[in-house]
Amino acid sequence: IQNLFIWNRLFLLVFCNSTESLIYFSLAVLQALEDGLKRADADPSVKAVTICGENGKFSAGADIRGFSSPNKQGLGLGPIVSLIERSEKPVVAAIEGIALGGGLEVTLGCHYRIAHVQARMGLPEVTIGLLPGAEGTQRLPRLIGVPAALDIITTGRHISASEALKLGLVDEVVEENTVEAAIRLANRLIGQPLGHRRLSLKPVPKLPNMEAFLTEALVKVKKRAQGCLAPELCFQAIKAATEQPFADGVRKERELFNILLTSGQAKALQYAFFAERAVEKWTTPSGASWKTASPQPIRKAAVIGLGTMGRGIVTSLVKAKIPVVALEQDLEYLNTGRKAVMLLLEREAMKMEQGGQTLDFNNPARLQFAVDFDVLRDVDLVIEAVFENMALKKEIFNKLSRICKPEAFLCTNTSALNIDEIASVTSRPQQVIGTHFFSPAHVMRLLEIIYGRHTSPTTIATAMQLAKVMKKVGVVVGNCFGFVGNRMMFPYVQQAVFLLEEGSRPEDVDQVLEDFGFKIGPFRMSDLAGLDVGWRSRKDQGLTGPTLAPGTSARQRHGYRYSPLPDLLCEKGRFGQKTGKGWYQYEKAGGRTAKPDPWIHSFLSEYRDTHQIKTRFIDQEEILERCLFTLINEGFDILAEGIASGPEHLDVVYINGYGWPKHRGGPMFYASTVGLPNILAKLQKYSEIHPDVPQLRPSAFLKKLVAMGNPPLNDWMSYLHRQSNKL
Ligand SMILES: CCCCCC/C=C/CC(=O)SCCNC(=O)CCNC(=O)[C@H](O)C(C)(C)COP(=O)(O)OP(=O)(O)OC[C@H]1O[C@@H](n2cnc3c(N)ncnc32)[C@H](O)[C@@H]1OP(=O)(O)O
Repeated sequence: IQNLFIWNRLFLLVFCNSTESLIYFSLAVLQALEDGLKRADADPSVKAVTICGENGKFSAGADIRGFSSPNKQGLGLGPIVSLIERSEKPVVAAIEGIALGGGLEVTLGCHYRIAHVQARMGLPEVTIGLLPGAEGTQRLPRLIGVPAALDIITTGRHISASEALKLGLVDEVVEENTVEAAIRLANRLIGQPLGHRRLSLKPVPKLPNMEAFLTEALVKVKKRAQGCLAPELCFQAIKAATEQPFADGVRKERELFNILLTSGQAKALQYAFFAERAVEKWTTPSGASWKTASPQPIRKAAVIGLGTMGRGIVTSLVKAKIPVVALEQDLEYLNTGRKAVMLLLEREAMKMEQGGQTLDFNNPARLQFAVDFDVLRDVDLVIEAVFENMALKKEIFNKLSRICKPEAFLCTNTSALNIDEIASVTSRPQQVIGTHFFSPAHVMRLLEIIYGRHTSPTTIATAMQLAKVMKKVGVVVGNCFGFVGNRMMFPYVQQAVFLLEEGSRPEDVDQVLEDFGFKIGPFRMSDLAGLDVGWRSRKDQGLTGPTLAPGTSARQRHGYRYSPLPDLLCEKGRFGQKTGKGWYQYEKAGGRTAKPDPWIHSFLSEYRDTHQIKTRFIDQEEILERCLFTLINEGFDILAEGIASGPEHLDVVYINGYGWPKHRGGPMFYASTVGLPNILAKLQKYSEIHPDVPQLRPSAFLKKLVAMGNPPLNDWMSYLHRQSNKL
């Protein structure tokens, strides 16, 4: 190392209590980087420079928390990257582990880049509502061309070392010690010209049809962004690189960065980043947490039921490399299920191959299909995913309790049923837990993990660990009807239907909520999921169907307002997409393109006539407020009951399972931005107009927070006198 100046120990932050270290920039690191560069430049004995991280990780970029601190950081890195680039001595980046955000931008200032074969790189700023603000939007297109730079910057995706090599982002990929390889290269470069390696001096590679390409790309970026500002501003910065000299492009980048930095969206997305990590550190009201419980190893799992949910769950387990037995009630169902699972796995294998990975699922030791419960004797964990029917689930759990080894965990995939009741038929209620997957289960990231009265901390820890291995976001919640997600969804959907009774059309309501940022509005969602699902549940609850007491008022249940509209549609066989008709009409049964249906419009007006409801115009504000504020109101009740241990839990559930726009941070974060006094005032107003709708009555916890002066979201839980779990 005689003639080389090596920077390590610069980017270091020890996290967790492990020996690993994750490295992100602080002001001190930036200062050290600048000082080191200047010293290297001034010292004639230094002939070349290698920049590396410590402990096998290059850098995770800027400290995200710093972006919301009053002393905003982030703009200081660009000049340092330029300083690196201007160096007369060759500078080589040795990329190990990760080089993300500002970390990757540092490497773009270097004259050469070497990456370890397992390194991952990316510019994920867009995912936290920003753009690469250290000249990255100007250098990357010059290095790898506009299409690839646009893809990497507007999606924020991580790329592997081999992809980076193909794109020309790195010069070499090594399997051995990256720093040593970088030093060897730096040695070879001493005295060689560097001008052609300075990206700021290079032109952006031309495309024959740049203008047309950019026009088309912008349409795609906007469509994918669904109201999120950062991808479009990333695009604008890259476009500037194609139109302006480097220095002007940098000025434009800075201007756009500042717009994003001060936008509410960046705050929301950064909140969501930390919220997701906060829910990993679960706790229960009785004090159980990772500190008090260790997950048990799952060497073999089983899934019972190969319907839509079961198929996705099997696929997720196979992808997580957990050997799995898939069980069905008879050979006919088993064969149908097997075909469907194999198809899903083939598609997943193809996707993985594109990323250079393989998926082994044709091995019976990895995936086995059976109809006999006896094969479950040696499994460590079972996930039951049969029909949502309490009697059936209890029958299965009773059988499992007798057949499975005593230490096996028993999970039920349910969206609303009582975990305690299911556990009550087993001899091991401490090992029974709810695992609510979301459809399609091999795609959706959310896993609601529901502990019952007797569920042990070890069982919770094991389910959380399983979520992690399956690359899902596990959120631990308490047991109540609908848990967190569906419980908050009920009043939202209920309001949407009430709005139809009063004068809206399904497409009006959906449009308002889609403009807000939801992927699909409540009626499109209901058509997709199938209206019959809710109908069955309402029949089971005695709200409709043959068990309904004769003489029950059509629009009231238990003294409160009820809308029979969804039941009436089901009675007419309108189950949504599957029957080609629901709240919308479709091109055919199973069709996906929703078209407003004149039949529904006249059906609604006849309904209003029958029930003497005067049709009125309902504006967008009322649609939004009634749907969202009742959902949020339920969230406050959930927090007050101790069903979830913080507002982040509710937000993570909604972002990952219900299509809530991430750039609005989740319902509870959104509530904090609207202001709790505003939400309270609106709920009070609507509740006075609709006194027969209890969901509009403001939650006591919301009222309390307003009375306490509308404290910030982080402090909400400290205002709560903990109550025990509702059930
Ligand atoms: C002085 C100013 C310089 C300005 C430079 C110019 C501007 C540059 C823009 C940026 O660089 S923005 C940041 C871009 N980087 C990212 O977005 C990376 C975010 N992190 C990740 O994607 C992941 O954490 C990871 C790096 C891939 C590691 O994943 P892993 O699953 O291994 O660990 P996690 O549980 O996610 O994280 C562990 C721990 O570390 C915290 N953390 C991670 N990255 C950052 C970060 N960039 N800033 C602050 N904190 C970070 C994370 O919150 C976890 O903390 P916990 O307390 O243990 O939960």
